[in-house]
Amino acid sequence: MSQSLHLFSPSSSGVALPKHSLRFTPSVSTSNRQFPVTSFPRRCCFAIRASASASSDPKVLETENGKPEVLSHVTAAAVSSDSASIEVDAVTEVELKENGFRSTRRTKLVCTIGPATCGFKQLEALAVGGMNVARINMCHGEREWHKAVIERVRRLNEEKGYAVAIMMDTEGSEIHMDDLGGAPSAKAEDGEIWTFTVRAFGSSRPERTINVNYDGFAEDVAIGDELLVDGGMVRFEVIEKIGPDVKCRCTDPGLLLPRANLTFWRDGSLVRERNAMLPTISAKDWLDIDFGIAEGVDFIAISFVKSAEVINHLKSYIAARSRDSDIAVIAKIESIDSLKNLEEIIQASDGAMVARGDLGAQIPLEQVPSAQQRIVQVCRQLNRPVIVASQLLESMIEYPTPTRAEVADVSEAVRQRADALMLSGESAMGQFPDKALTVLRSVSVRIEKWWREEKRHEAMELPEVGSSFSDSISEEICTSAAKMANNLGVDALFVYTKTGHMASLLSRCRPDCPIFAFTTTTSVRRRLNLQWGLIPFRLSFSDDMESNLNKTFSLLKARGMIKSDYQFQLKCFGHGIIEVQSQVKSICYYTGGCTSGS
Ligand SMILES: Nc1ncnc2c1ncn2[C@@H]1O[C@H](COP(=O)(O)OP(=O)(O)OP(=O)(O)O)[C@@H](O)[C@H]1O
Ligand SMILES: CC(=O)C(=O)O
Ligand SMILES: [K+]
Ligand SMILES: [Mg+2]
Repeated sequence: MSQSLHLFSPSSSGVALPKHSLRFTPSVSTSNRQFPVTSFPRRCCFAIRASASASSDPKVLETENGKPEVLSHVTAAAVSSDSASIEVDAVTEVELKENGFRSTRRTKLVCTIGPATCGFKQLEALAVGGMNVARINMCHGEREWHKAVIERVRRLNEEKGYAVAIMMDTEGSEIHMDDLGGAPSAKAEDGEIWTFTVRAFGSSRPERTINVNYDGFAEDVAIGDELLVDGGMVRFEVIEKIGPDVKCRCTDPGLLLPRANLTFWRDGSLVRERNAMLPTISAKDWLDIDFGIAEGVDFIAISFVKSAEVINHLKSYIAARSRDSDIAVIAKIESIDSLKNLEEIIQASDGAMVARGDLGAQIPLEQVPSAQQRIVQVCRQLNRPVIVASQLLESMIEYPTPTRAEVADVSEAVRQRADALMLSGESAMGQFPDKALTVLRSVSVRIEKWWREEKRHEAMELPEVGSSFSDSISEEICTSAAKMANNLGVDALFVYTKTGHMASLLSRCRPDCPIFAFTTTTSVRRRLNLQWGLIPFRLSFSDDMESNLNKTFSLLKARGMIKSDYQFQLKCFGHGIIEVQSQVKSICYYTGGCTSGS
């Protein structure tokens, strides 16, 4: 006999309960199928599931506010899905077979692709090494080059069974130097006088002259200002202005790299003159965004975001351009304004990046760690994935081992439980991209394990993120699922999710065990690759949760990813029912997708 815990929605009891109260009614049943599903309001139970039929009509769903919502990607998946198969990352599959559930890495890894890693074999090596997302930076290279990289990643996914997502990063309206006429770098020596100018030169550029991309440069700077290249890698002092030419003396010598970022400081603060009015998304960025939409990238990261408005604008642009695309917009937090408007920017975005490179050029360096901590925390609270980026392993651009300080920095980001870590120059143009990735991977796994063993989990307040009662139920179910999974020491959580929302709510709880996220579309599967602890699978599933579960288990067993003696103990069905089978020796916990299309 099994014991059931039935969780009723207030409306089924006929008694008006306060918004947050849920009624638990212990009951005894002999069958798993005893669900009072019909007593739930439609939107609260199995409202919507991906249809397995090959219909080409978009599914129109009824949502909370009664407005129809078209989920055409549901149909797209149904058309392409093979109902008998399950798709999982080739690396994960091997890892699960060899080491079991618990060993899987929870922190996701993003690699910037550049000349050192753009070939098929090099990309494959990164995928084998654990790259979850490939980032292309539109600051560098031609669109044709980026297109070729995207095609190679796609081919890799198709031919070798990976689900590497693609993130396109916009250039943004930053002030930067030119490409040094194709030279890999230029050396500025102490005391040398260099000219920064907007004047165009043909092939005959005078010595020690650098072009700047911002027309108002000479007007904005003042004599005595400090000019920082790449946030202080090289420093100059402005000594003279002659028309468009700004003459500067080098005060901190170093290597100037092509398109290096420029900021100028006065009396210890960043100068924000007319350049503060530059649009976040430049004319070139819009063309790059069109390119990204046409190529079907998974994420678009927006540089130098200042407000939520620009994110909303971009999201409606993407929606209008490609009705069924689900490109996620990542806000890069790398300016003073983005810190000021942090909460609303993150609320408007689908994720955020702590872009420490430029951030460290805009605020004093000693403020960057606390800014990072705050951004990671706000993202977790608002349920948005967050990437910690820049200089994690900077020395590995040149050396095969990291510094101890770099390992400590990576550890701290993992300990903060950021969703993802990112390599920049280390993978784009460094000498040891694979080794750098290995360091990220091994440090992540080690710190995650240590933190679990130490039971050091912070009790972070997770405020409600949804606005409807239905959303609240989803959140409560995921929070309880994670808590039960921890308390019972289960090996995995299973979640069936169409848009990825339920999976994200589970990920947000940062449970001890990995989360197997089953989703119907390959695009959602790729997108889930950015979120902490999720192991995304593509699987076509139906309205019948019990049969989905049986099917999943037999497919996973057949692939050797779970041992045949594993059984599931706890089941959480649909929106309202948690069923606990006390007699079954067990391993897994499962939570079903709940709200419409989530
Ligand atoms: N597509 C590319 N082609 C050539 N070099 C590249 C490319 N992408 C990156 N790089 C090199 O790798 C370095 C680091 O890359 P990354 O994209 O992280 O730059 P970043 O300056 O940190 O980012 P951002 O410009 O967004 O602030 C760049 O400075 C550049 O030298
Ligand atoms: C990644 C990036 O844009 C930065 O760190 O500035
Ligand atoms: K960029
Ligand atoms: Mg930047």
